[in-house]
Amino acid sequence: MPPSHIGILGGGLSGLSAAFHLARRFPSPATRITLIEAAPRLGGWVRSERVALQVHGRKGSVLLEAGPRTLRPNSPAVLELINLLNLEKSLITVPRTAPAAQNRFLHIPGTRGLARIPTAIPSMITSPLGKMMMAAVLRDLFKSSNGPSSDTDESVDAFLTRRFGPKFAQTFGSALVHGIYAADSRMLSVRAAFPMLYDLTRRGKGSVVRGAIKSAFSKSDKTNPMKGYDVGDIKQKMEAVSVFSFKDGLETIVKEMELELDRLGVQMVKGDPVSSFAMNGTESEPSFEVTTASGSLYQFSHFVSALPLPRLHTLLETSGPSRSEASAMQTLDSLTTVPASSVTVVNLVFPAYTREGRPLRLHPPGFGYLVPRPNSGYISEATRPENPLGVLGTVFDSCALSDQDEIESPSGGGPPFIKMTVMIGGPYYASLPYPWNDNLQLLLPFLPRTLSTHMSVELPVPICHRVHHHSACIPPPGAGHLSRVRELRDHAKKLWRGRGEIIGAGVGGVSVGDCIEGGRRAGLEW
Ligand SMILES: C=Cc1c2[nH]c(c1C)Cc1[nH]c(c(CCC(=O)O)c1C)Cc1[nH]c(c(C)c1CCC(=O)O)Cc1[nH]c(c(C)c1C=C)C2
Repeated sequence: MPPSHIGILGGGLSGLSAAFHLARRFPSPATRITLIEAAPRLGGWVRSERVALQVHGRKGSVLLEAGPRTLRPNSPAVLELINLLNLEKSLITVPRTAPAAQNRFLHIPGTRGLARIPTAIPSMITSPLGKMMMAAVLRDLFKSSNGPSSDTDESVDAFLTRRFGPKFAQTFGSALVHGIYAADSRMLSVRAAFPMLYDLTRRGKGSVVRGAIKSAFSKSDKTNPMKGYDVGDIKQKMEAVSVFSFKDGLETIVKEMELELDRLGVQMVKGDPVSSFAMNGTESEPSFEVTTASGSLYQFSHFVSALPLPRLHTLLETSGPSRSEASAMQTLDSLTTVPASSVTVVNLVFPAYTREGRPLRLHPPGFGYLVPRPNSGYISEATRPENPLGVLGTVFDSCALSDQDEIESPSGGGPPFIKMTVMIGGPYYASLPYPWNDNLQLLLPFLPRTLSTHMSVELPVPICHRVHHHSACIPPPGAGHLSRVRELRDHAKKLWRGRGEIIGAGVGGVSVGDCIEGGRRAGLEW
């Protein structure tokens, strides 16, 4: 028998994806689906804004992203969604050969300017970063296995220090973790945050590099990851693509999913947070009663929680947990011990040309740069003169995504605007309440000096800016994450008789692809 009424709690990407796939699998009217979202809009922190601008008397517009901005073509669930929603025509792709794919930089705290991360042998031998990478690779290659027992879950920093040395772990490891989790590499589980790294070590009998060499020559790795996904011909189109987005930004996926859910008869409730949850009915035929802040009451035969884990925890706690719920809550508790990272995202736009038509060059062509953890750490402004604002990195958006922007009668073939996004906070916010938390605009006067130190250039006044603060937006996986997720899923299955599931970034991975994949898998056993 198909489920009679499915409730989806949370309308971020995971909840939307669950609603989309469940509505295709269990069509209306046999199954009703209701999605409940606390915010007045769907999509969580995926938010794209087109801003109209005038530059040197010409009208144009620029597309700015408040959250994630690009996708990688390695997620079959994302490619499938693009195919099913017919979004191919609005794709903007960045080839693997483009500077935005090839050139990545670090700004080493305490220095001036950017250092390119080497990708070719000559720069490995000559540049300081290259020498550090080379030494790290050789160290890992020739060092015998020195791992802890197999059930010990190491931090990313401990793992990289053990295999590649402390300097590499601090410089590259902390920067990588900033760029993905906006978190402290000393707090994250290597197995959960970078499962691939952990797998390579197992293959290489302790060495990542030996594991990578083995993998490259292994036949067993050549299975088709797209098998079972309805990707149409999108996969071929993505063959030489490094990253992609859409003409109107990543929110295109959200808006199109919303239209499709409406067409499929899914009821979408916005701006009305879930306020209580209770399981009732019989042992063999449970049902789930959900009330919202506005007082609406829903009875679901099945449900999917795509709520942030701390929110789910509070909901279960305030709804008076039974004994078995209490053990699920203990696991939820331990899954939320590493607090989710908060990030302030500042979009800055400059004209790409002077009034006289000369191109402005504010940064080298490339993806952008990351700032590793300073020697002085994240502790306080006074003790971290190397990075007083807590900048984690800056993305050179117009290098990859200038096709999103428009200008009337363009002069020359280059992008009309230089747009970049500065990412601030993460682990820096853990130690200090920032003076601009109440008024984000206060941050702006401090940025030009910081950015000119990073990029070694005086920045003109931006013609447009946006500041967004995302509180607790990325849940980083702490020590023991994977086993706790397994434990939580087992508890949930027993507790809710297989009719309630927990998905979302806190249990299934933080990338857009992970969220969409998690939603796709929801309710597969119903
Ligand atoms: C808005 C800030 C975000 C930071 N991390 C994430 C967001 C949305 C999440 C994230 N970023 C990346 C990944 C890996 C994606 C994958 O492997 O498929 C994830 C899960 C990589 C990444 N980092 C930056 C960009 C532009 C990307 C590509 C994906 C995207 O558009 O988000 C830059 C960057 N992100 C953050 C910082 C501090 C930063 C610095 C330059 C935090």
